[in-house]
Amino acid sequence: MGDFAKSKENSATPWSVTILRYFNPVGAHPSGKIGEDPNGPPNNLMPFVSQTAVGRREFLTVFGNDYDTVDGTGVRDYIHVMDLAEGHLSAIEYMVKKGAGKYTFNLGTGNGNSVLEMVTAMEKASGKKIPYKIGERRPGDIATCYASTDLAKAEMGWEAKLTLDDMCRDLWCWQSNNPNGFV
Ligand SMILES: O=c1ccn([C@@H]2O[C@H](COP(=O)(O)OP(=O)(O)O[C@H]3O[C@H](CO)[C@@H](O)[C@H](O)[C@H]3O)[C@@H](O)[C@H]2O)c(=O)[nH]1
Repeated sequence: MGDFAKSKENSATPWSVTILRYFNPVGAHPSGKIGEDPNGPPNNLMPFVSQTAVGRREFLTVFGNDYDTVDGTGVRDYIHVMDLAEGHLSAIEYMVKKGAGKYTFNLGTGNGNSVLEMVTAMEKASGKKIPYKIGERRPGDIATCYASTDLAKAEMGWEAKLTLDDMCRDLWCWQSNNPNGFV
């Protein structure tokens, strides 16, 4: 994508290109009809958590609890997919307004939550106990990652509006209505 942006920067026709940096998208369409259904065991945290809540997985393995974070587990910036979708619309409007150029924005909330905070939030939304075991760190993981959202707010007037509770409520609505995914 970066190469594509560069190639367009040098093209004779003026292009508007925006690179959107996704942080950790979570949730589903509020209808409960469109959600995330990974092939095989999910690599990402929240699909694994929701599949554990619905009884499809026995337990979650938490990849390390000895990081320098609030509770030792990894911290990420989880953003509702509906906010992420709004971010795309804002970027299109921004490009129309600004014209040709190359722009880059972070699509995150600016807040971080730990793995155990996410488990607790999903237990609250689902009313289910989510069993977990502490495992080894996952190679390549860092302790903490969250967005700086200042530029997206200042330039595009976009910011995430939905909360962690909203993400977990909509994720659970999708997962409980579709315990085996799109089958
Ligand atoms: O079964 C799991 C899955 C994840 N985690 C932890 O949950 C957090 C979030 O993990 P994940 O949902 O995988 O997001 P990221 O760690 O942000 O990784 C994403 O972002 C990385 C960098 O862009 C990509 O390389 C990965 O493929 C992509 O999943 C991290 O602390 C993980 O260690 C667990 O404890 N157990």
